[in-house]
Amino acid sequence: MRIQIDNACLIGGQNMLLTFSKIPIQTWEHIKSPEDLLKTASVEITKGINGLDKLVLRQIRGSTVEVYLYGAHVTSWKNDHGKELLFLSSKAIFSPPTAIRGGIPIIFPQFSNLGPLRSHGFARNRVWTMENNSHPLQSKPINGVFVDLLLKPTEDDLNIWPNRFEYRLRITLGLKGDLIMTSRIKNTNTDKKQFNFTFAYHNYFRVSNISEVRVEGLGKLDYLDNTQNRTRFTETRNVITINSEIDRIYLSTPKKLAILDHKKKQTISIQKHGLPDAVVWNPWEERSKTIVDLGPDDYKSMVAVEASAIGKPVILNSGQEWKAVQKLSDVTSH
Ligand SMILES: O=P(O)(O)OC[C@H]1O[C@H](O)[C@H](O)[C@@H](O)[C@@H]1O
Repeated sequence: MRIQIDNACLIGGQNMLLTFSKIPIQTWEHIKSPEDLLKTASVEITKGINGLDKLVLRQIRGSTVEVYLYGAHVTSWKNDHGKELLFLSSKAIFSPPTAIRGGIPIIFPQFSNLGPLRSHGFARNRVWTMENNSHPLQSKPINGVFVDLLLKPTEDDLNIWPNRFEYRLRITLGLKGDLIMTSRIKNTNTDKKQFNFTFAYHNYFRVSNISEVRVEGLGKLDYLDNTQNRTRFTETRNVITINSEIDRIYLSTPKKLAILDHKKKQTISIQKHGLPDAVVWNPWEERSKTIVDLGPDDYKSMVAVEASAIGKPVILNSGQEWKAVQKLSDVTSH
């Protein structure tokens, strides 16, 4: 089914719940030919690999985002030219309860093994629901097409992590192809119990070759080295280049980071709010061999730069809500 609403368009089954944004009138300036009229901003609900529910967001200039309800997992982000900006493993397993290798896993309520849960918590292993009429955000995405997803704990989840929460994730594809992810996590414990958690948007970026990559914004900062029992060091370089295994949690990082790919002549920026830390991870050759869903050469074409809150766990009182935003932009001059 295809529903036309103003000049935003929704495509999908009859009883589905979808949120949508209206495209304000000024976007008509981008319509220069009859073909452009067919390019409407849209959200499509469809089936992905292994029949898993998948959403496709499309913008009028051609950018797209694909999201699996399993994990609220963004698996693809393409710019206006159709170029893929995220890495997805050639061996990714699209079969619950295995998390999808690549794209943007949501790491909640526990980063790595920093707590009693399985590594990286359970949000990436749960099927999220789509939400209609979600709580209004303070600022509406301008010209963006978006979906609102929701995760609440099941009784099984409460057995392993005894805290009630409502996790609302808005995924927005901006007019210029920016990918904006807004997380709002509310403590809904009824017994006034506070909880704490660690969090990451585990962004896997696609790169031409890892040896071409520079990560900017982390120079001279302190980091915890995950390969050395999280010993604290201070980065000596201004710009991070990678030529062996790296697995670090950089602490108190700036609000803006950049990933430069010299060969692709591509720059991706990460702007983040409420996310002080940044993980940089590449398993390199040896460690890759221990990861079943990563191809032997995949490490060459990926770098994970993760906007996160790890160094100081987030503490939420009952009734309180935490908000964290990341905006990914392809700022390459095309
Ligand atoms: O294999 P996963 O559980 O998906 O974790 C993949 C990687 O995620 C993060 O980047 C951690 O810092 C790494 O230590 C971990 O190896």
